[in-house]
Amino acid sequence: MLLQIPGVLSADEVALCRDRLDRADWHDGRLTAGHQSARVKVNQQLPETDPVARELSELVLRALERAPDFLAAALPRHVYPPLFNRYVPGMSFGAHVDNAVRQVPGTAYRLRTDVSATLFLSAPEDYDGGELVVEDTYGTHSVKLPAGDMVLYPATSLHRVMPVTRGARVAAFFWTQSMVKDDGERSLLFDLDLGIREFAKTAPEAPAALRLTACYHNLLRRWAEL
Ligand SMILES: O=C(O)CCC(=O)C(=O)O
Ligand SMILES: [Fe+2]
Repeated sequence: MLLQIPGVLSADEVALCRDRLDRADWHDGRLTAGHQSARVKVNQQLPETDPVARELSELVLRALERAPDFLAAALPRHVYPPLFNRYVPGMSFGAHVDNAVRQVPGTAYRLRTDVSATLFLSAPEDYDGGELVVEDTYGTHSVKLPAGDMVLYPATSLHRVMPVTRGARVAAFFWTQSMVKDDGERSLLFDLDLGIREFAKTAPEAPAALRLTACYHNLLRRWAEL
């Protein structure tokens, strides 16, 4: 499932992030790349230990906690502390697949990457190129969103970032280990959840609403790993 979630960060939060990031100490993104992706990765990143990265990572984590569509779609068990990247003219990230397992920095904890996310921090009119292109079983999707909006996509998918030819594309990106590792099962639960929410608006007292809610929880009980 590829899902766009608008307004994860408010305009004020985006402005605060940009204020810090525009003055930050950017490093070569290859430092954190895996073997295959290092060959196609040409961007900049903030080191995980950078105080700006730590502050903004916390800000994004707090925002995710109050983003109902993120919680419903990703069914998060663990969220990797968000990282920050930047592409200026001449930079791009060729087709790659994200590492399946990542160690959370500064801990012994390893997280399985089920859901990948990009949270856009540049307005689309401020740069050319820089589309995130995701391939899934339904074809190729090109994503470029307003600042503050986020896209979720299966970490199993091949994806790339098109070359930036003007301006700067700044974003936060991270991975989530989901309670439900299978993308098909997770999508089904999200669809059912949306349907129940729609139903509850029009007929909250209907016995069918209760029955569908029970189905949701019983499927989640079947599939969730904690
Ligand atoms: O910049 C993006 O939107 C995606 C970055 C990415 O795919 C990665 O770092 O693995
Ligand atoms: Fe990636």
